[in-house]
Amino acid sequence: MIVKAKTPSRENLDVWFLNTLNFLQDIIASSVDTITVTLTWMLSLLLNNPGTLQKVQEEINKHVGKGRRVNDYDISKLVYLQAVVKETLRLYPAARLTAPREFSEDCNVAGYHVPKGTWLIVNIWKIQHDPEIWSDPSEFRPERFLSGTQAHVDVRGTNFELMPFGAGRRSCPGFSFSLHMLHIVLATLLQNFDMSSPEDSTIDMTESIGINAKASPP
Ligand code: HEM
Repeated sequence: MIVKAKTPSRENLDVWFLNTLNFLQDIIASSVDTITVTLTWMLSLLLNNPGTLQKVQEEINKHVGKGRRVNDYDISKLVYLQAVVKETLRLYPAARLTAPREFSEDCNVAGYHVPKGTWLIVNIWKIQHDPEIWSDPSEFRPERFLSGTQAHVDVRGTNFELMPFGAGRRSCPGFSFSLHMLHIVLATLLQNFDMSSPEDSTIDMTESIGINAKASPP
């Protein structure tokens, strides 16, 4: 559709077409995999933690009920569900690393001299599993976001201990859409379905190797 609507002059077609194609490819690659991967981890975590699953369903029942479909306005009341989304993004950030950055000038970071031209890649996964920041970092504990010192920690790039979407000017432009989708899809699924794994077996949470944190194929 975009190609038809804005066809440029013949001499610019190649560059223009390739740019458009690459842009669309970027958007599709960065959006489809990330949200589906996160939803898969979230459902797997809940199936392996039936107590938590039940608590989220009870919260939806209490604030929304069964008489109508859960909607965007309900999400602010579903604080436990929000904590489940945060904890999933902490344990399984869909992108484990940020994109590379190059220092444009000499800098001093926490006492370390960083010369101009140095490349920096932030290891999001590592920070979000750091035992000096998170108690029992490998445990799925949404409650950590409900009370105590980490209750205020947010995923939007203002708290550097939790930044599944990166931080700063080049952080993920899809974060708002992603958070919206993760909350509403999870709430809708849990409002309408009772879920369990086949024969109540434990889901294998082994992670695959790569930039995107996917589950290892069975
Ligand atoms: C759970 C969902 C998602 C997660 C966890 C996620 C995470 C990230 C992270 C960590 C980065 C690198 C940020 C940095 O380098 O500081 C990024 C970049 C990006 N994301 Fe997402 N993302 C998600 C969904 C999406 C969606 C839905 C879209 C598009 C609709 C999208 C589009 C992009 C683009 C275009 C970039 C590159 C930005 C740039 O380099 O300026 N992402 N994302």
